[in-house]
Amino acid sequence: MHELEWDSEHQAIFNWLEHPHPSCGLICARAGTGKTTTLVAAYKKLHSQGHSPLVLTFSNSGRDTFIKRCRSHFPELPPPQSYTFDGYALRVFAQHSGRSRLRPRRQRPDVLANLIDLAMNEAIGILNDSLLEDEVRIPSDSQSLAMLHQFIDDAKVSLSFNTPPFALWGELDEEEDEFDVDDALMRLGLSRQRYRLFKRFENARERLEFLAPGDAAFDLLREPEMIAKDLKQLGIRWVLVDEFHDTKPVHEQILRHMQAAGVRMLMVGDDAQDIYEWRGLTTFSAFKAWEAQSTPFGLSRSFRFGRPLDQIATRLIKPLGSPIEVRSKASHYTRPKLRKTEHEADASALLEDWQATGRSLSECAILVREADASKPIEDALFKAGIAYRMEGSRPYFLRQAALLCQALCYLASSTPIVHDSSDIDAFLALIQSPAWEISEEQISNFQKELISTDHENKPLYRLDWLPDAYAILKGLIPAPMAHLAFVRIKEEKVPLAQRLEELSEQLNLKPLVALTAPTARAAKARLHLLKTLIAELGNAGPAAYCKEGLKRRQRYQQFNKQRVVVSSVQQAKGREWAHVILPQLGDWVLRDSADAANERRHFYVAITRAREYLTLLANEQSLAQSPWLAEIGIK
Ligand SMILES: Nc1ncnc2c1ncn2[C@@H]1O[C@H](COP(=O)(O)OP(=O)(O)OP(=O)(O)O)[C@@H](O)[C@H]1O
Repeated sequence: MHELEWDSEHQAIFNWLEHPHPSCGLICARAGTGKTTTLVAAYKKLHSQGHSPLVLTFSNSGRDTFIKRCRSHFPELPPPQSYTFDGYALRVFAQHSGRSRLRPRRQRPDVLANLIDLAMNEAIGILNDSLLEDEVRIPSDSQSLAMLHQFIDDAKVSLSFNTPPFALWGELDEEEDEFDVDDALMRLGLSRQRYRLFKRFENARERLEFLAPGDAAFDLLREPEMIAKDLKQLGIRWVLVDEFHDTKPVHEQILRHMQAAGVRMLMVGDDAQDIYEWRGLTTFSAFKAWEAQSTPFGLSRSFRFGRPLDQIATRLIKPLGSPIEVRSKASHYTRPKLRKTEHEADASALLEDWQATGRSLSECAILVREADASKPIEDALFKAGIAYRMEGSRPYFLRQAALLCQALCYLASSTPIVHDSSDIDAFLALIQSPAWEISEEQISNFQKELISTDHENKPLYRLDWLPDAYAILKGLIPAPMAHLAFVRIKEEKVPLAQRLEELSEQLNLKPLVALTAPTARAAKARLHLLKTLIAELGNAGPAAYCKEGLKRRQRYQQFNKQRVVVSSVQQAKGREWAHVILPQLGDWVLRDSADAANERRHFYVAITRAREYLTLLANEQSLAQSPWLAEIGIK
């Protein structure tokens, strides 16, 4: 680990720690300027003064980064008490009420219903306020809420999948596509007002999904006295907050309660890195909420990357309106290189060159805009035999869409193909399709039969029981199975690709895949993945497809430690690599649109992860769609 340098900006912060007036310090600074590192140093200083600060972050990866930095820079320090806001809330409940308040949403949706209703009520309030006088207001009783949840689900499914242009609703621009919208609305029997409601509620729902991992924090706010009790009991006088730009209203309220309990705070963030804004019905800036009552600090130069990347980043975020520039302190250059190539998903040649210079693959990362769009990149790496590691998500062949295709293989082949535990996951993924209408209890019974645990609590997969499970499934749902029988009888006559297409419609797989996606954009990427995999299965046939899948799974497990990271930009926040590669440039849409600011922030986060090299891979088409590259100075 390199030596840390402290200059006058750092000294000002360290001095303030000794005499904190006002009692809240706020550092707003750009990427790589050492925000996390400074917070770690603050932790050390406070520790040496006899304090035991509480460290709060928004994400698990943020918490892990803080702990790792502490360990590497100051190995003599005891590990910090570091939590995400939710983790903290859960700990408080466990500590003070002897009960763990919440389980993850997927397992216990019933427990969270009231919290979701609370958030939905808030969304309804905002929506009602924005309606015109003659538009119908929505009451907030429980029956209306239940209806609204249902309405959103139905509308999302029908609008998203049945009728164009809603198949593209994530990109739909109402003004431009007015004709198409009217046409589609008429065919769906929906009024324009209902469409607008749908769009607004969809936003509300995305916000709820966003709150889902924030449910525990939400719950804590209903018993805020526990916060003061906890801080007092632990003797906490200082709270350090990393990733402050991601602080959402629910977290901010927790901080307010901490402040009211007399705690001092130091918070660090970069307002240009707020890439979760799209999830909010209203934009919320934690910086704005706190700036009036905080001592402001700055860190003006990035240690991470050199020129001209800092200038490019400044040009990129300029339209966002924040006056802080990105400036570099590093003595090396970090010059973005644009590589024109036909196969813009294929980074293998670059990585081979990198290894040929004696450097390790683990110093490189390939960042994608959406985790679900990683298939072409993974395919290219596999083909070239380059070891990689997905970070923050599973490789595509273990994601839900691929598991569903695995189950389709089983259904579409005359002899059952069962290879490994992922076939059980595939079965479990399939039976959750709305088409089967299997109760939670039946699903859990299947699960218990298929996965038990040994004496050390490790999972035991009953592969031998899987054919029986499919047989029971057939008995449970006669109607779709009649279709399956039909599919098998007609096996010779109807091409496999067509049968699979029918089967996936019959089993309602598209809504299943899309409804679990956190955003419209992710839903589209997931549907595209499902479609691609079904086409591959249709071309290869079940036996070859399964064999290929098994090979990939085995290879992935065998890859050694020296691996290039493949990650979504969201998961890469707070991280850095010597060489960052951005393939598939067409996925980064910075043209003027409703989402332009959000897209700029995503691209800013991505390019500022690079220490020494940044390479963009693009083909002719992507370049034609990316006139903004010239605007920011990447050639
Ligand atoms: N005071 C310092 N002296 C030397 N190197 C530093 C110092 N502060 C940070 N660095 C180095 O600069 C890089 C970026 O630091 P850090 O991750 O703390 O920045 P950050 O502002 O939190 O970045 P981001 O906003 O992108 O997450 C790291 O490699 C870190 O070791």
